Amino acid sequence: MPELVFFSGTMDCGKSTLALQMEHNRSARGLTGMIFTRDDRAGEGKLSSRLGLVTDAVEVEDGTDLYAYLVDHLSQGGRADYVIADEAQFLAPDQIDQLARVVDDLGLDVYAFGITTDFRSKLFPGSQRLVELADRVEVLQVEALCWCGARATHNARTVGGVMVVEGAQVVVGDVNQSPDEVGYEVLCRRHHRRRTTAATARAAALSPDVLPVAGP
Ligand SMILES: Nc1ncnc2c1ncn2[C@@H]1O[C@H](COP(=O)(O)OP(=O)(O)O)[C@@H](O)[C@H]1O
Ligand SMILES: Cc1cn([C@H]2C[C@H](O)[C@@H](COP(=O)(O)O)O2)c(=O)[nH]c1=O
Repeated sequence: MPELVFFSGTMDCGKSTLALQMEHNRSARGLTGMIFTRDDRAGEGKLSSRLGLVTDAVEVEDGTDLYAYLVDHLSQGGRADYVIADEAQFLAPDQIDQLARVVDDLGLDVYAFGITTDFRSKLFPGSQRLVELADRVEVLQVEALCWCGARATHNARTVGGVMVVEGAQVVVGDVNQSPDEVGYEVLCRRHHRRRTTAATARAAALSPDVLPVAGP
């Protein structure tokens, strides 16, 4: 039976790498995938991994009907044995419904990859719809770690290394950005709630006010 599977996790946990591995292994067995993405850091029409792997993809835009796109592709003699949708958090809920229709009416497996919650720990609309409709939600095994060593479960947005909680939900970016850029950092829930990033933790630890030992 074909399935809609949502592979999820924090930023930087290996989602795009897994998508590329799945395409590679299926291609080795003669299977052709239809790959959708939106706002990949590598640019329009690309699915990329921090490992340096990249492949061409169909760039999804506002209003793209993913079901109709596939029907047109197949009707014109194109091939699609399965579907990959990366950066699925950026898809609209209606587009997730279209992916579910691809599974139910076209009989294709659809593998969606994306983060679940934004920098304020709120669900992206697309991710929420995937949780509502997916046959399976798989949390990736490779664990991104908080600066404290705990498993990272949440995504923080940072400016100058300091966590921010105001701003647009969608800001394309990466982890380990230079201090003068808007960046992201994965944190455990405890430190996300406390808004304590690696930089602010380090600053606090160096402060004479909190050193555990008495001064000179
Ligand atoms: N130089 C490296 N050597 C080994 N693994 C790396 C390296 N750089 C990145 N990675 C792995 O790639 C993962 C991020 O992969 P990626 O697919 O880009 O994540 P996501 O799509 O979830 O943001 C990291 O968690 C890490 O395991
Ligand atoms: C938390 C958060 C992230 N984003 C953006 C930042 C990246 O461009 C992608 C996630 O990519 P990854 O391959 O999982 O690293 O999402 C955003 O726009 N808003 C957010 O709140």
